Amino acid sequence: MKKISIAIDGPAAAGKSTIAKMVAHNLGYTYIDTGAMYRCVAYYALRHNVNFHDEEAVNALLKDIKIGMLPGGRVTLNDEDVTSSIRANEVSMGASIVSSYAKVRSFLVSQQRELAKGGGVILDGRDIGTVVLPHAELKIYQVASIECRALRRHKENLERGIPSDLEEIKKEIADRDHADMTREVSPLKKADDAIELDTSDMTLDEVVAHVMDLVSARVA
Ligand SMILES: Nc1ncnc2c1ncn2[C@@H]1O[C@H](COP(=O)(O)OP(=O)(O)OP(=O)(O)O)[C@@H](O)[C@H]1O
Ligand SMILES: Nc1ccn([C@@H]2O[C@H](COP(=O)(O)O)[C@@H](O)[C@H]2O)c(=O)n1
Repeated sequence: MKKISIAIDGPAAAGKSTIAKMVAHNLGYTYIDTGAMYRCVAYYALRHNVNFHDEEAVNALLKDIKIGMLPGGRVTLNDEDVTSSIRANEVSMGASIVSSYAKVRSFLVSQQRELAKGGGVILDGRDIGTVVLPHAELKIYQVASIECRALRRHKENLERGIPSDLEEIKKEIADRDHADMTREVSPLKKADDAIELDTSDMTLDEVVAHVMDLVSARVA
């Protein structure tokens, strides 16, 4: 069967990575979490006491950063497994800041294109359909209401035993969305040819089934 490239973009906590992983598993495709790559840059800056807001200093770190996207979703930074550490809240906010720097973006976008070459891939992020893979055969812009996204993340935190405050989560998500949508370089927006999918009232299985139908229509 023909192997296509799938781009999933959308705001924070819209369910992009959960759906991308499930669909990739069903199809036997490679899943690439591009947000994890921006998180790696932020995490490296944090570890080296570099202020996220100091663009020159963050850019200067890039030559020392080697990111590994391993099968199964594990992420390495200079050969150290950072899969869990990059999920910390301060890293999320840092990623949102360093992702506005043009040099950081071009450093990561070229790696993402390299990983995606050959097809049979699903990438999720903020600029996949608009910048990274403008010729992807299927583009999805996945959204859900802010209340729904905050509640899902809150539930996820509680299930993982992470202290969680619903109002704080809502604010963090809204702040990140605002920064991602208003930055000058590659802002988050729906690609003209993307299909918007509002998952507010859909279960995970319903979303996966819908995306699988969209894939089937393209590989037939
Ligand atoms: N349709 C859905 N129904 C119920 N829960 C969902 C649905 N979609 C996603 N979730 C849950 O919402 C939470 C956030 O999803 P996920 O981490 O995949 O979002 P994301 O868009 O990748 O977030 P981010 O951009 O912040 O990394 C997860 O706990 C996931 O299981
Ligand atoms: N293609 C992308 C992916 C992510 N970002 C930025 O990274 C932050 C963290 O991403 P998550 O998907 O892991 O939440 C996100 O808030 C964006 O600022 C990006 O710019 N482009």
